Amino acid sequence: MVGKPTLKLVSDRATPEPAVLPPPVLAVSLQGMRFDEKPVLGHIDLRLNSGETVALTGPSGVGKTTLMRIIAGLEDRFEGHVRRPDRIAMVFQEPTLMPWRTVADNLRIPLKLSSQAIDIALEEVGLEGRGSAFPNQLSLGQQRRLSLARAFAGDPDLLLLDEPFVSLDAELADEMMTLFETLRAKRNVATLLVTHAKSEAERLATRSLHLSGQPATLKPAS
Ligand SMILES: Nc1ncnc2c1ncn2[C@@H]1O[C@H](COP(=O)(O)OP(=O)(O)OP(=O)(O)O)[C@@H](O)[C@H]1O
Repeated sequence: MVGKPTLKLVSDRATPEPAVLPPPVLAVSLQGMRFDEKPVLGHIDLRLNSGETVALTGPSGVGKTTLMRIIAGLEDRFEGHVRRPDRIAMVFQEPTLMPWRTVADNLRIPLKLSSQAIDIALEEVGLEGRGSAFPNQLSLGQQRRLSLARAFAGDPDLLLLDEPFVSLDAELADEMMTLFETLRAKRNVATLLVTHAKSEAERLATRSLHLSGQPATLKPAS
């Protein structure tokens, strides 16, 4: 009895898998932004992928913080569209801690962390055993470390850093940057970092963008 012929597909070269890129963590498409009729931001397209750190530079007053606030969902006076992840953390120049709450509560209340997770977060930034202290009992450097701990402890997909290392002496700035690098290495977070310091951008960022003009637009930094 003759069996049914079988069809065998033979290929002499490996067929490449189609490249499927994951969607960006953040997609910003702005047509413009005005404050009281004054145009501040112009046409801006910005995409951030998981795991990359993008530095955002530009002269004072150009609109960097305004762009960060739009991205964070804190500003809605703009034309355009922002697709952002649910888990976003922000770190500002000054540590925004609740002074009337303990160190542990500063992590527990906004992030709803367990005691064990709080201990781990504090240990990561060298503040183990300081959970019952109040923020004003910490040094400035420790307060900044707590701010970074809080930002990372929520396991954000997007981290917005607005000049977090400014006005620190060189040694403390270096310590904070090293800490940031250590925390970042354990996660796949996308980071947008506003900075005036070229050395900071060169050290921490995978690429740099420059905001300039009036209304301001984005270009790759030279
Ligand atoms: N709430 C507001 N109402 C009106 N104008 C504002 C408001 N916030 C910012 N501006 C104006 O928008 C412009 C951009 O301000 P923004 O704080 O975004 O600049 P920046 O680039 O972050 O500056 P810097 O580097 O000095 O922090 C400035 O001219 C500022 O005066």
